[in-house]
Amino acid sequence: MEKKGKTGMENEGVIDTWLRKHRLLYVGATKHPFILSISDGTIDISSFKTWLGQDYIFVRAFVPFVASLIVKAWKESDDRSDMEVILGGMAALNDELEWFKKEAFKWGVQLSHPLLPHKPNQEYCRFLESLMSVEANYTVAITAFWAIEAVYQESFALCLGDESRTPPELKETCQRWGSEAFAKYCCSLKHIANRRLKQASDDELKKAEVALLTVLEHEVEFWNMSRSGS
Ligand SMILES: Cc1ncc(CO)c(N)n1
Repeated sequence: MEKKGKTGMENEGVIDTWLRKHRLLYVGATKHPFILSISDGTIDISSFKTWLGQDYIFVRAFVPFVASLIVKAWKESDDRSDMEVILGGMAALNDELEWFKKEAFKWGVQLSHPLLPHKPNQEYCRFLESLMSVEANYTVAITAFWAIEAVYQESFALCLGDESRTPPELKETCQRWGSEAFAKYCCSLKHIANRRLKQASDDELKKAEVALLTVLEHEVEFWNMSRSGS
């Protein structure tokens, strides 16, 4: 048994502290009406198709972001396993891009020309780019990375719960991010982020918290965009 003090929170990581502090925004990103409409079966398929096309664009921008994290982990990390965890994520993205193409074909969504990113997507991709620069801090970037993956994990896991009425044709999508395997991967990322945050300077901590909030805001906007189709 771990020794715990009066509050029982002495072993809590920085991330959980932040999630408690920003609970409303976190819930807004992980239980968004778009996701709730999948899990209660009322989703409008045109919203799903908008999401699919836009997320394909996002994931293409996510690849160089993850590549930049591999470089940062290789250069800066005090733990060799960081790079292996991130590399595993990168390998999954390779499959994911193929999955998007297959899924888009199934739904009749055109992924090539003239598919353009909507404004919230453009802004999210621009934020990713700011974290890709050589000057961007590893701790800040890995915190953002965890948040990006965790929002999808928590959101889609909700659509697989016993109470959910997710349409059968959307189950495979929910399984991609809602699976146990993806949850475990997110847990590994959270571990890395918490370990770095424990040793971070005040300035890094401040920047990482802002990055976490920025991800949550972009995720809410991304779901809004998918729902409204613009
Ligand atoms: C917008 C968005 N956030 C997170 C993920 C998770 O990879 C994704 N595919 N798209």
